[in-house]
Amino acid sequence: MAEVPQQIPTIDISAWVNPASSAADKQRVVDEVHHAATTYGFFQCAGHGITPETREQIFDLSKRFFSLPMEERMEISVKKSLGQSFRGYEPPFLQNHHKHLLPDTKETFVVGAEIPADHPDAGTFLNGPNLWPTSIPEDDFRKPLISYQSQMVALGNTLLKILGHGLPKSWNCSPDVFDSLAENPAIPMRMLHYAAQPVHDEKQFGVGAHTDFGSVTILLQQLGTKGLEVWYPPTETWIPVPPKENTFVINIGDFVDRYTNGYYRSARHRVITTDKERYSVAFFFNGNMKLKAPVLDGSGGEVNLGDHIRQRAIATYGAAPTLIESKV
Ligand SMILES: O=C(O)CCC(=O)C(=O)O
Ligand SMILES: [Fe+2]
Repeated sequence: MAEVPQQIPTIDISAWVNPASSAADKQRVVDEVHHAATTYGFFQCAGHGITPETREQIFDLSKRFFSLPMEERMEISVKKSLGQSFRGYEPPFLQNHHKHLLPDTKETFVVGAEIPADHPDAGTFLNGPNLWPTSIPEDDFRKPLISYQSQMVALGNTLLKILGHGLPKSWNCSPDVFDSLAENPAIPMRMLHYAAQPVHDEKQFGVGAHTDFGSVTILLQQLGTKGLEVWYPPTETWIPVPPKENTFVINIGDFVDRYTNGYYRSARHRVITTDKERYSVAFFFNGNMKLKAPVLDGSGGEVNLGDHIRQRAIATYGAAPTLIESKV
């Protein structure tokens, strides 16, 4: 039996980002990310260039949002978002990953790419205008969140480039193969709040075990909290993924898993409840929803990102009584 890992790797990607780095240093980043993505599907990413002040600011905004009165949050409920755009506030107990579990305790504020209501795609799946709380001035909330979103898009692009360079040479694909996936990407960012659960219920999770639907997820965790765990099949154990100063948790989503025929792993993970409240921000770099492409290892078959994400959303929200059946 393989040894039980105590943690997932931490990888400093600064050598990749820095134009003055040597080819060998860049290759080391590619090799480390390759190892993490093929082994765990997860790693802690340092050297990403996003400042500690920005990270702090995002948590301040999140706390401010989730402290608004419930009526005000419900004024911008996802139910009120245009068509199937899925923007705005989702109250707790809405998403359910397994029939035998209770729905997730998390509450969420979802921000996506800013797509105006008169855009031809507005109202289609994941496309449309964001909903913003009216009581917080735009300069204090919308603007810093959109600035963070653009930093996340840049980091997502960087990660896809590194992953592209790590694909097996025998596949004969360009290291830029993920460029078309990164074009005009769907980028739902979920600000998450988990209320403290002083009484443990084994059927209750912050987020039940699941894999992420899209390409790459960039997760910001609040320091001093715990809850996130990733499944490691060789030892059949859950590895805790605690928050680490100045790092983001990066994980591979289903789409990159399917696109690479399982080479890069989309690993199951979950958030357990604790007696302390917790904030996190998950940025889902889903990718180009119009992408249809042959599987990269040449084994045949085609992937279709839009179809895949739509099906996963129906599967996990469908059990919730309201919202999604009518929307997806
Ligand atoms: O809050 C977290 O740590 C992870 C959340 C998560 O896995 C998700 O929203 O998909
Ligand atoms: Fe997740």
